[in-house]
Amino acid sequence: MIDMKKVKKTYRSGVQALNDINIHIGKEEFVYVVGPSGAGKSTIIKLIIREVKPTEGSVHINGTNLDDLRKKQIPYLRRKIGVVFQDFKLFPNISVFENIAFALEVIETPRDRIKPRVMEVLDLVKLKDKARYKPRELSGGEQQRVAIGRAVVNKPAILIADEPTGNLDPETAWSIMGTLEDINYWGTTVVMATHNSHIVNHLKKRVIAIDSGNIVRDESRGAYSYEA
Ligand SMILES: Nc1ncnc2c1ncn2[C@@H]1O[C@H](COP(=O)(O)OP(=O)(O)OP(=O)(O)O)[C@@H](O)[C@H]1O
Repeated sequence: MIDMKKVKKTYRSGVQALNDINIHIGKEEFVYVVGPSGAGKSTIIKLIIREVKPTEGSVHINGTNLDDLRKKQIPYLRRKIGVVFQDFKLFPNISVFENIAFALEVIETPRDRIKPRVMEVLDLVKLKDKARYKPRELSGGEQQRVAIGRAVVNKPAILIADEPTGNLDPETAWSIMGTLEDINYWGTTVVMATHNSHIVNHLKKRVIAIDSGNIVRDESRGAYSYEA
């Protein structure tokens, strides 16, 4: 599903963000990527969505070497990968329903299929009763659930979440984790970069720990740090 082999990434500034990264993530796994600020977590995510290319080594998604993709093929890759960010990135002036429907409209889903699928997703993210609300009328946790809904509406094989609970209070963060677990349960691979040690230590999953651009741990039911 996701394969990184001998990946090095040096940015143009000369910063070596990743040194020698080897990762295999299988279908339907749920993986936390943890590590201190600047360790290289976001760079790993950017490599998976082909926002950046490795300086050395290869990144394969479902057997496709991302280095071989032409620019115009990148949107097709991105359809297989939903992405959720810490700051939600919703369109402020349109409703919850429209925010989610938008992801289907851009890939030219037939009109009659959009409404039923959006309703299904609103049910999954528990926002059926807020379909007509604008993002500013929602709590942070609800806004994050809209962002997750938008990321999964076209049934991507992979969901990438970069610090999805970063702006949320602990209780709301747990409800977001419930939603991500449901999505994983229905067959989507989830990769989540996080600083939330409480969640990582209590909701046990595979943990890939990065430090200074190297993998320092990869454990199937790991903790946030050795001391935890
Ligand atoms: N576009 C860029 N140009 C130059 N250097 C960059 C760029 N993006 C990241 N870096 C550098 O690469 C290193 C790894 O950054 P990255 O964003 O991957 O870390 P991170 O683990 O996600 O950090 P955080 O937890 O703070 O988000 C850092 O030293 C950072 O300054």
